[in-house]
Amino acid sequence: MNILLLGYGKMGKIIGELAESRGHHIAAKINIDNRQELENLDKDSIDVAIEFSQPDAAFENISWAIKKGIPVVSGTTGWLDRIPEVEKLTQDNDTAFFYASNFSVGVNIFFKVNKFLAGLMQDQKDYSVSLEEIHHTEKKDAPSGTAITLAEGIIDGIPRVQNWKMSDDSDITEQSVPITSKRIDPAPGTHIIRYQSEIDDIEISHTAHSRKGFALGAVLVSEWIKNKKGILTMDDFLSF
Ligand SMILES: NC(=O)C1=CN([C@@H]2O[C@H](COP(=O)(O)OP(=O)(O)OC[C@H]3O[C@@H](n4cnc5c(N)ncnc54)[C@H](O)[C@@H]3O)[C@@H](O)[C@H]2O)C=CC1
Ligand SMILES: O=C(O)C1=N[C@H](C(=O)O)C[C@H](O)C1
Repeated sequence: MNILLLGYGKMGKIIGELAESRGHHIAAKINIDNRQELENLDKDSIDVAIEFSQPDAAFENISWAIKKGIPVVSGTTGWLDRIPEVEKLTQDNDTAFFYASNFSVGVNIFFKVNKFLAGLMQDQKDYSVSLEEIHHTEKKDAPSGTAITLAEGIIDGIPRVQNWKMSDDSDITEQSVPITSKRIDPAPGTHIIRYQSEIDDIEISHTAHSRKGFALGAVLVSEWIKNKKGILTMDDFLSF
């Protein structure tokens, strides 16, 4: 496949190496300082764009590719208020858009475990629930996209929990899941969910040891998305 990398930072580089090792060709590696290369690209030869840039650049990158009819696999976090616009563009241009806050298989199993545990805890009113995420200090957004997906799983599963807030937010209430974001190098991504009561605590966690799981997931999804149309997620890709 011919792959366009939109964003060539920590993730773009690992994705590029992995894609080449699987026999793919990288058509261009686009960063903030070489966006003019997009003008010279043969768009018809690109099978998929993989977009890992930064919150304030994601929408522009994604909409550029979708308007050219190029399927997009995006992992950038911190820009999702604009996803309805991307979904409309995807339909209007008859192409495909795939978003995941986390591409690793392990985290997607963890998402399911989180929902299952939330279901078990729905009537256990003596437990409070909280979330902690730990990432490297270069991360631009907080909380992480993964933490937001986890919080949404808890909100779906426990009726008394209605929203999420940063743990230091003055608007936090008993109906909120508090999220604590810590920035410690070189943490690639750790997420912890805690249910605490006077009697005992229950804790589940996922710790990424490197970025390889995120990158492999993005490449596998890119291979899978060829010839597909519409808005796609990890639930479409994974069989569990
Ligand atoms: N969904 C997932 O599984 C994962 C998501 N992420 C997310 O992916 C994003 C990228 O992460 P990293 O590679 O670690 O960040 P990074 O900071 O190492 O790289 C971001 C790159 O985007 C480039 N960029 C900035 N503006 C641009 C523009 N207008 N056009 C094209 N490129 C532009 C920068 O030059 C930089 O090289 C972040 O939002 C992060 O949260 C990271 C890991 C896994
Ligand atoms: O910025 C990162 O590094 C990561 N971002 C994603 C997120 O915000 O959840 C996924 C992963 O945790 C690494």
